[in-house]
Amino acid sequence: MITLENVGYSYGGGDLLSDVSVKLSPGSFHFLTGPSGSGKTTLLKLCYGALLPTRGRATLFNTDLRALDRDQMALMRRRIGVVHQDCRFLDHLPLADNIALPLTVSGHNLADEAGNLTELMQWVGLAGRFDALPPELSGGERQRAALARAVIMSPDVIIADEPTGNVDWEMSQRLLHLLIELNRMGRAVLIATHDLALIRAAKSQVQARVLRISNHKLQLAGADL
Ligand SMILES: Nc1ncnc2c1ncn2[C@@H]1O[C@H](COP(=O)(O)OP(=O)(O)OP(=O)(O)O)[C@@H](O)[C@H]1O
Repeated sequence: MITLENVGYSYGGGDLLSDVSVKLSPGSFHFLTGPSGSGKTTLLKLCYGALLPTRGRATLFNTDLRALDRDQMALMRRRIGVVHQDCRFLDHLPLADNIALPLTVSGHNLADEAGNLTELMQWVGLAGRFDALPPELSGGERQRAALARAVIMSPDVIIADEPTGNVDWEMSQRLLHLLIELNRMGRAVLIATHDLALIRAAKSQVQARVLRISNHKLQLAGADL
């Protein structure tokens, strides 16, 4: 569904990423790890089309990223749910409206989607928080709300940047469980994380490949992880 072939990326200085190849197939589960500043967020952005490769080829759903115009790109992006590192909510909007924002933006009638929204908020354990404003939420609630918003359009691929940052172990296990559930429904999942304990916990539950950025290159991590 998403393929990077021999991709390189530079923000203008030297190469941040070089000769990166990766393929996210339906039902696949990948972790992406590497030191701070090694380019994990950048690689995720290349995967969801927020950045164009400096070299090489990025293909989303069989279409070369460079061949897409803005409208086509917007359609492709609906098939990818992204959980951003900083969650990014609109602070003046109640939580349910924040989670439903991708539906609103794409022209859905919210009244028709009320059942789905309720179900989704129950699934992430936020059923009682419909009217809460984002600044009132705990770190774990924010992370779960960000996940709910990422999946509300039923995307084929879920890309999450440090989805368990700033939460305790129990909450990170809960978030991991939700991501594994989505994967078992056939979604491709790609998670960037520093948390090696999380990766180990996941590997006992799901067949996950662990990719590591090291010296600008992407490598398959050893079985020791
Ligand atoms: N828009 C930008 N313009 C210029 N440099 C950038 C930009 N975004 C990121 N960088 C630089 O690229 C490098 C990699 O950043 P990136 O966020 O991809 O790393 P990361 O591995 O996700 O880091 P972390 O684990 O700390 O979140 C960093 O040195 C960062 O300062």
